[in-house]
Amino acid sequence: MNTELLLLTGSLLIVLLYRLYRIGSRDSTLPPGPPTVPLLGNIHMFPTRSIHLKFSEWARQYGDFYSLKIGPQTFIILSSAKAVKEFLDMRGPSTSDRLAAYIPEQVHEGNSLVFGRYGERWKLMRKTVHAILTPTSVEETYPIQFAESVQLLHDLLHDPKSHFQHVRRLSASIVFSVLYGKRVPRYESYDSDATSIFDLLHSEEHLFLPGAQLPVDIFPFLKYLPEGPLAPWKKKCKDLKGLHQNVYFASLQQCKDRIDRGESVGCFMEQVLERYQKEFGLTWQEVGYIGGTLLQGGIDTSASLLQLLIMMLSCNSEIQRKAQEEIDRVIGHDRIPQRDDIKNLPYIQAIIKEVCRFSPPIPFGVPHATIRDEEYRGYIVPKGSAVFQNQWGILHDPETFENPDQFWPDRYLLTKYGTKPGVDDSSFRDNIIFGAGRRICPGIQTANLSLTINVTNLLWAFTYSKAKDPLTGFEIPIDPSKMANGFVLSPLPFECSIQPRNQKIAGLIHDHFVDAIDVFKQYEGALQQEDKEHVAQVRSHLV
Ligand code: HEM
Repeated sequence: MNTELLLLTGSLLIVLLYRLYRIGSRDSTLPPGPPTVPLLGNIHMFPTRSIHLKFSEWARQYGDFYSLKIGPQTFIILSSAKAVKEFLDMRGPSTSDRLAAYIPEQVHEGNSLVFGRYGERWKLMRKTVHAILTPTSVEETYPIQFAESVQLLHDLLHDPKSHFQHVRRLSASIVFSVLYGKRVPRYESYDSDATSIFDLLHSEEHLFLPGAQLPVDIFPFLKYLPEGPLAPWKKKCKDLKGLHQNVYFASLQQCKDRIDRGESVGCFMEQVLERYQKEFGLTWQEVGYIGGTLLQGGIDTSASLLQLLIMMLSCNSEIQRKAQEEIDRVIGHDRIPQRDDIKNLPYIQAIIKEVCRFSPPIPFGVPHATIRDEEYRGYIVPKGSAVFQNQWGILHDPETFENPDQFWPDRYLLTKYGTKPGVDDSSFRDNIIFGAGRRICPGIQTANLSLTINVTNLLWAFTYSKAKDPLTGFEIPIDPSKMANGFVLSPLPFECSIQPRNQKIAGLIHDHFVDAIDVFKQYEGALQQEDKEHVAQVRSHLV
C-alpha cells in the first residue's frame, strides 16, 4: 500500500514537474521565436525600453510572423503588411479581442474602449463612436481645428521656445473642443484639463506598458500582495481611477449641464447624451469612458507627430526648402493655407506620410487577442494569444524601404506607399499606423484632418533650424533617437529655432488669430476663471 502511494505520489510529482517545466516552452505548433527557458519562456529577454526595436530585431531573425512565450502566455508578433492584412484585417471576427489584463481591469472595470474585451459592451461603445465620428461630422470640425492651428502659429510666433507645450496644447484643445465643446486655451490651464490629461496619459502608460509591473496576469498569486512597496500598482490603480473621475466625468457633467440649461453647442459628447445614450442603452459610466478613451486615444498620438515634424525640419533644411518652394508656388505669402490646398501640394502630402512612417506613434500597436485557435501558415495560434502589430518593424524594414531610418519624404513621390520600386506593396494600405481589423482606430479622420491643417500651416509660416548656444555660437545638436519610453513614441523635449518666414506672414498670423476669436468663443463657456482672465489678457493686446 505504502509502495503504491509512493508510486502514485511520485508519478503525480513527475507530471507536475513536467507541466511546470513546460510552462514557458514553445509548442511545435507555434511559429518560431527566440529560445525559451522553463517557466519564464522569453520573459528574461523581454525589453523594458524601446520594445519596438527589439521586436524588429527579432523579426529580422525569425521572420514576419513569430512568437514569444511570456510564461504560459503566447505573444505573436506581426512584422509585415501582409501578415497584418491576413491575420488581423481578414480575420477580424476572431482576432479582435484584447487580453484579459488584471491591472487595466482594476482601473477601467471593463469600460475602456481601447482595452475592453470584445463583447456586447465594446460593440455598443464602438457603434456609438462610429455614429458620432462620421467623415461628414469630422469635416464639420474644420473651423475649430483651423482656429486652434492659428493659435499654434500665434503661440510659436511669440514664444517659440515653448514649442513642445504649444503642440500639446493644440492637440488637447482640438480633442476637448470637438468632444466636450470646451477648449484648452493655454497649456498651464488652472486645475487644468490639459495638464491633468497629460498626467493621466503618462500614468496610464507607466502602469499598463508590458513589463512595467510584476506579471500579475501570468502569476495570479501576485494579485494578493498587499498594497505597498511589493505591489505599488495597487495605489497607482486607485490614483488613476481618481484621475479618470476628474477628467472624464467632470467634462461629461459640463455637457449634461449645458443640455439641461438649453445651451448645447453640438459637440460629440452632447450628441451621445442627447441621442445615443438612450438609443443604445448606455450607462453614464459607459458614456464617460467613451469620451475618456477617445480623449486619450487622440492627444499624445497627434502631438507626437507634429513634434517629430518640427524636429525633422530643424535637422533637414533641404526638405524644408523643397516644401516651402511648393507652398510658395501654390499658396504664396498673401494668404494662409485653406482646406482644399492640400490637393495641389504633393510634397506636403509626402511629408505627412513620411512623418507617420518614420515615427508611428504606437510603434508596436495595441495588442489584439485571439478569440479562438487560429491556423495560419501551417501553425496554430492558440485562443487567448496576444497579437502585436509591429508597425515600426513594418515601416523600417530595409527589404521594403530604401534607407528606412532616414527621414526622406521623396520616397512617397516614387511609389504610392513609399516602398522601394519593384517591391510588392499589394498588402499595404493608407493609415497602417492606425492599427487593423475591427479595432482599427476610430479617430483616423480627425487625426488626418488635424495633420493636414497643421503640417501645411507650420511649413507655410516658419523656418526651422537647430538652436545655437548663446555662449559658443555652436549649433545645439538634436538627437532624433531620444524618445519618450512609453506606449506612444514621441520625441523628448528638444531645443530648436523657429522664425517667421517674413513680416507679411507674421501679420497674417496676427490677423487670423483676431478672426479666430469668434470661433473660440463658442468653446469657452465652461472655462475656469483663471483661463478666462488669461484669454481676456491675451486679447486685450490684439488690435
Ligand atoms: C495620429 C494619431 C493617431 C494614431 C497614430 C492612432 C493610432 C491608434 C492605434 C494604433 C490604435 C489601436 C488599433 C488596433 O488595436 O488595431 C488606436 C485605437 C484607438 N484610437 Fe487612435 N490614433 C490616433 C488618433 C486618434 C484620435 C484623434 C482618436 C479620437 C478622436 C483616437 C481614438 C482611438 C480609440 C478610441 C481607439 C480604441 C479602438 C478600439 O480598441 O476599438 N485615436 N489608435
